[in-house]
Amino acid sequence: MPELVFFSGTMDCGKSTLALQIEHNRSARGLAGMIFTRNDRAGAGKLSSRLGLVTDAVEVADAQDLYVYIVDHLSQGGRIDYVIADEAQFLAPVQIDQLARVVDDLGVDVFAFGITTDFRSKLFPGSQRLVELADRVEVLQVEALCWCGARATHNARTVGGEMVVEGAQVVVGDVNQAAGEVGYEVLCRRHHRRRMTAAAARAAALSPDVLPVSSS
Ligand SMILES: Nc1ncnc2c1ncn2[C@@H]1O[C@H](COP(=O)(O)OP(=O)(O)O)[C@@H](O)[C@H]1O
Ligand SMILES: Cc1cn([C@H]2C[C@H](O)[C@@H](COP(=O)(O)O)O2)c(=O)[nH]c1=O
Repeated sequence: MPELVFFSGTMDCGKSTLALQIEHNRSARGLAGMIFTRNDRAGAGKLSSRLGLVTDAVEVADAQDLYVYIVDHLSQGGRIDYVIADEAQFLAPVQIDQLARVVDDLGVDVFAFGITTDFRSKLFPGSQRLVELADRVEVLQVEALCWCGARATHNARTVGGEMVVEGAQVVVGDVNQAAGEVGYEVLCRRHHRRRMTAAAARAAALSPDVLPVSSS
């Protein structure tokens, strides 16, 4: 039975790596995939992982109909055995509906990969639609960790290591950015709620306010 599967997690938990592995294993057995992406850090039309692997992909445009794109490809004699959609949080909800239609009407598996929530811990519209429509939502097994060692469940946006909570929902970026730049850091819920990034925790540990009080 073909499925729409949503592989979700925080940033930096291995989603794109898994997408590339699924692509590799299937294409190695002669299956043909259609790979979609949007706003990958490596540039337009790329699906990249931090492990250094990268493959070409179709860069999805704002109003592009993914169902029509696939039907056009098939009607021109192309073959598609499965679809991969990376950075799926950036797809519009209607495009997720089109992917569900690919599964139901064309009998093709669709594997979507993306972060569920943004830097304010609000659902991305595309991810919300995936949670609503997917046959399965899979949480990746390799845990990304908060600086405290707990499982990271939330994405923080940082400027100079400090967490910010205002701004546009979409700002392409990466974890481990140089000080001063806009970046991201994965945190557990407790530290996301307290806006306690690794840099903030280090600063607090060095502050005289938290040093033990002398008994003399
Ligand atoms: N130098 C490295 N050695 C081993 N694993 C690494 C290295 N750099 C990154 N990784 C792994 O890659 C993961 C990020 O993979 P990636 O597919 O880019 O994540 P995502 O798409 O979820 O943001 C990290 O969680 C880590 O497990
Ligand atoms: C939290 C958050 C992230 N983004 C961007 C930052 C990256 O470009 C991607 C996530 O990519 P990854 O492969 O999962 O690391 O999303 C954003 O635009 N807005 C956010 O709130």
